[in-house]
Amino acid sequence: MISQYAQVIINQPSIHIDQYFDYKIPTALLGEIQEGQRVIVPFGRGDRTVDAFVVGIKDHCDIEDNKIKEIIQIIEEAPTLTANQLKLAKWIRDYYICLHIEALQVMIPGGMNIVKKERVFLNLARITEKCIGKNNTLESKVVQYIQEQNRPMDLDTIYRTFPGQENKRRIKKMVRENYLDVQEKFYMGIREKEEKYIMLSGKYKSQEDYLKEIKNTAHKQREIIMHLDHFPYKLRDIKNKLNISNSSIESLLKKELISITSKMVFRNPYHNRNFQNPRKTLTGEQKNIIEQFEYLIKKPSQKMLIHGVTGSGKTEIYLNMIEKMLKMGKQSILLVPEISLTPQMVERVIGRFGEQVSVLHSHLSHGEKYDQWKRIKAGKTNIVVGARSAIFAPLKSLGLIIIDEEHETSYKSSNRPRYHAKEVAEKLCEIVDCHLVLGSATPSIESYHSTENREYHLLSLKNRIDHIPMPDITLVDMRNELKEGNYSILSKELRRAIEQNLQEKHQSILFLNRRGYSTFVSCRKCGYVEKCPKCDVSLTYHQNNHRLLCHYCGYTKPTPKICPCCKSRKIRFFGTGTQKVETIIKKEFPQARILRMDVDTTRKKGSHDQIINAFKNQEADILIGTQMISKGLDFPRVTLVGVIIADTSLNLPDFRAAERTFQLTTQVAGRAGRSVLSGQVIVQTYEPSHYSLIHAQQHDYDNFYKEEINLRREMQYPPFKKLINIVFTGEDEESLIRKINTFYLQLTDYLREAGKGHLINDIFKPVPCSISKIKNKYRWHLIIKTNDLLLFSHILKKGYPKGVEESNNLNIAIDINPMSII
Ligand SMILES: Nc1ncnc2c1ncn2[C@@H]1O[C@H](COP(=O)(O)OP(=O)(O)OP(=O)(O)O)[C@@H](O)[C@H]1O
Ligand SMILES: [Zn+2]
Ligand SMILES: [Zn+2]
Repeated sequence: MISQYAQVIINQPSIHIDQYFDYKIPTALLGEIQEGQRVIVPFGRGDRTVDAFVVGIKDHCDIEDNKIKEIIQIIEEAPTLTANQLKLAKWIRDYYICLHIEALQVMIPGGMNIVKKERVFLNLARITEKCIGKNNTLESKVVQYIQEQNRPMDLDTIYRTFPGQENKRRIKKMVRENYLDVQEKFYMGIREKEEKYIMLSGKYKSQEDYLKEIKNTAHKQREIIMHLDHFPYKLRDIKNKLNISNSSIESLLKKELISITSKMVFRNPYHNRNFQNPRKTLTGEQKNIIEQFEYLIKKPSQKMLIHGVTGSGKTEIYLNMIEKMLKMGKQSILLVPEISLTPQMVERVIGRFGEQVSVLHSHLSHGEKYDQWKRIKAGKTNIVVGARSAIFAPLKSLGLIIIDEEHETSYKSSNRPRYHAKEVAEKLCEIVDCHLVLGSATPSIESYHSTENREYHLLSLKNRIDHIPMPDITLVDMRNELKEGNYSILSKELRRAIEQNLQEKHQSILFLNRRGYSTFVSCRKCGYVEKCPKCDVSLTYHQNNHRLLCHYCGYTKPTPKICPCCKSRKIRFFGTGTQKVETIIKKEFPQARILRMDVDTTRKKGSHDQIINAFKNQEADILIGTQMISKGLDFPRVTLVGVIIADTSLNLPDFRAAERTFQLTTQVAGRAGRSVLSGQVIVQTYEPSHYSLIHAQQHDYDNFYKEEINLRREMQYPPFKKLINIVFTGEDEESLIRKINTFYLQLTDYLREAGKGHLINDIFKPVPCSISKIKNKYRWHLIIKTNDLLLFSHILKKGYPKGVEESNNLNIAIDINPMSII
């Protein structure tokens, strides 16, 4: 028997309709409706219609047959989402606590949304002069207007033509009383791009025979025929060239002298680019990893972590793995951080695999993204390279997911659903039985920990290609500079190195981490930073009451005026921007050609690539930038990397501060000396004895990890316990505080009543976020640190606590496994 009912999720992001709705499949559509398809259904009051995703098909349903509504129409024949994607969406919904529709929408490119248009027609049978009234009423004007237009009109256009609330009310009344008929039309926000082609129809062999059918006076038609043959030409070109009208074309079509065909055009952002990347002979270490890979993938769903120092040739390994997959008839996804999607990575992949590659990232237009997606869906692509959301690429026989620079925070989405591409990839591997490879020179503590408990296989590359030595890293103690009377942001050492590099015509990179900027307080003489005694994170300075606050647990104390450690008065906030660094460098080295790369200089589309290319072509001597320049770049002539101040990341009020500092320092240092020209790195800091800097200086990930994992264990931070960060944002701080406190109390009450009182200690009391106000909106949060993530997400998922709901003036963001808590 053919199933008669469909379960759908309505495409409207509202908590009130976040559930399955059953619809009857009309006889005409029996056997046609499939899971993953998008359909139009009647929904809510009146004759309103909306689009929805079919997520299930079933044989019976509890609603009585005379009460159940029917599906109206199918939007696309082929299901938009696959069965596996539907499974994945359910998991995302439950794990990250979001609406089901949000979990479905995240899997398709933006712009594929369904748009509803309401077409208006005159109901001539009903419109008589009498009922429309005198000539000058609004009603008669509307009728006249529609008659004059002589084409289908959108309801919105009519509202716009007759603006004002009162007019709108009266037009609506005309619809209600059937003077106007409204037909709804649904279509996708993105259109396919078509190109029309024109050629002789094939009716005759020679042009003369065609011309015999055209009158001598029809000059234009004759001209067209004379320009055509039996090969297709772009209609657009012919039209422009001969300056012809549609009517000539139509006459020729009527006489069957020409034929017009259209072809879908693939909007390809990389067309006309000729990349080359010949295969390299693998080094011993690379070969070794490929052999292990080949052995491991004989077993189902394997997970691997490649820990390879900077410049060790990880990309070449990825390309080899992808090639192995192709030989097995399997497809691959290669995820890279958004920012490394500069030509370098794309060039290497397309250069090796050409047409088989699709690229997905946020700089593509909606149309380009959609075309890529369609190509993937149609099975024309075997490799997808992309940023975070490319994990949802609809490949049919996915065999391998690779995540490059897996430690990068950009793999975590900051909008709902707040998913992490690595966690989604792990789940996907389970669902479709494919393999997962993570790669990094500085693996996240969590990922490395999973190699210790054997969840992941560890594959290592200990040397750079050609055994090029790792660059020398010098830590410069800025406290000494101060003692010697140097108040500049450049130490003597860094200044000297830049100068020398300029003379030798080598390139330099100056790096400045701007995150967490100016929120911590430190002593410039001794480097002392105030930390929370209970949480071991830096205290944050709050301007409104001049106090220091731990935004994990709420511990607070007044801001000291003199350093508690060395009694100096030089205790102050921190802060230098890239622009300021640029000004200073320009002044000190007027002869240097400087490029700056930060959010300000990369706003325009393509500017990122432009700066990178200019630097690559040696059009500049010094590149100044933020984390954007810290990774992935491979410039042979860069021999000096300077870190202006390492402490900004060291003192982030976040338990991952040390990890971030180690990663950033290692990654930026990794940009230096990648060729035979050897490299030097100078890191300026007030805390040169910090373990993250010492280990980075010694290129010693293993010992950094050992020290860090012990701290995590001691403080019970991830991976030992999981975190949930719940952020309340709103303009009215008082009501915000009231609501988050209610939330907290209800949560603890619930646990007590459920007999889980011992878990109450897992919830920290609400406190202001370390960035306590953004764009006039106050931010408070509540952190849960627990072994029982599932229980908590279950409680939160149930919409508990009750009565604390999002509204216009209150936003509640629940972040499972947050990447940063500021
Ligand atoms: N087998 C090989 N033979 C010769 N050159 C190679 C080989 N493998 C890689 N290379 C080259 O070595 C350089 C460094 O490789 P790659 O950029 O892949 O390093 P990486 O490990 O990804 O470094 P990072 O983590 O710093 O991005 C590149 O220029 C690459 O073309
Ligand atoms: Zn001090
Ligand atoms: Zn604390």
